[in-house]
Amino acid sequence: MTSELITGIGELTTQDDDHARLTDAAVVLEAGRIAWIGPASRAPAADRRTDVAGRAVLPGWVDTHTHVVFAGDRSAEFEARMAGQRYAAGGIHATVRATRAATDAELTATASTLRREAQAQGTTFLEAKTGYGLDLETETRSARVAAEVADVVTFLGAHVVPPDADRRDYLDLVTGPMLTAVRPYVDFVDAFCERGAFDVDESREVLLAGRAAGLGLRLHGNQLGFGGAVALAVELGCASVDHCNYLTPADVEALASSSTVATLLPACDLSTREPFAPARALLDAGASIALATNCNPGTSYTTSMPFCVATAVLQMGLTVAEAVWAATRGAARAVGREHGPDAVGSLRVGGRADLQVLAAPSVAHLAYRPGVALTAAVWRQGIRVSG
Ligand SMILES: N=CN[C@@H](CCC(=O)O)C(=O)O
Ligand SMILES: [Zn+2]
Repeated sequence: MTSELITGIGELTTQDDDHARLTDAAVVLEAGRIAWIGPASRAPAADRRTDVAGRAVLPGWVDTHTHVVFAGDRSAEFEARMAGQRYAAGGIHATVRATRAATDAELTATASTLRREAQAQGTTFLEAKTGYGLDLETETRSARVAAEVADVVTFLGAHVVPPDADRRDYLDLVTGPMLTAVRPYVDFVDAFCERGAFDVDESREVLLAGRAAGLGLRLHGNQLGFGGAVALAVELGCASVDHCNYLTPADVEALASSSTVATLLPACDLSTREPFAPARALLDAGASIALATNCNPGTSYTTSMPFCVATAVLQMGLTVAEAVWAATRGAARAVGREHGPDAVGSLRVGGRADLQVLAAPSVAHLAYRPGVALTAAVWRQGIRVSG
């Protein structure tokens, strides 16, 4: 088995409990895993040697919220929004029409292109949701495509009620035959708990059906207004509640005293002109947060985790270290992959060799030089996949 020594690391962010940041460090990769971490001067020999000349190295980004299985374009809707129109969940139907009309090959091609685009910017772990099919056939096709392209898949049949469907019948479909059909491909169940989509009781029904089928739980909530989604996510012990733009002090408190991660989506907030989620208040209260792109054609058409990290620092009041944590280890927590043999989002001996080199001496440059392409190289499971 070939081993690779990455040496000359100016700043190594491990996100490991033992040694968070090292200077003048080295890492050895072998068989897709980290075999050794320590000072460059004590590094063992390896078959191959890569000197990164004082650059910063950190775990690959963990993007836990994307909707990359879709067809079509909604740039006109975006432009109208930038001219003052408010975002409403109804735009989803345009993507549903295009997605239903697309072939599996077309859906796979788009999702794979976006995955590669993300990877070139340092993303080594990607979640993808269904939710633009909204009928049994297209949700199943979407789940299959997502499972081919992504590391973890979420069933979002409860995105909105399709226009041609009766509400009760659709919920029965989502919690019954549709759930059964997608089950082989998915890991989590989700619902869009928002005005214009599903209410708290309907969302609870969907999540409980998913739980009974053995799925993990996550929830879209409090994106467009105050409501009961966060309380529901905490009540059910969801791994994550995503968006969280409108939180009451009680919501913040509930998250802080739970294991549910608040996944914040700053690129979406900019694209919908919604207020940013109260990241500072969440952290100060003791809640766990993650950052994700929410890559989708309606509200957040970006695959760039560096953009999300920079925005979180520059506009949401996070320190650089907090934002990088939220996009790596915090994100791993949001998909239940913080610990164990399949853990991601941190660099530790025995763990997955998912890491990136920045064209910069420090992670601070991610926000210090916003908008600049700083990803120099990426390794995923020990294989150099970019740079
Ligand atoms: N909020 C719900 N769903 C997606 C966007 C859906 C769309 O407008 O296409 C989101 O996470 O923002
Ligand atoms: Zn979403």
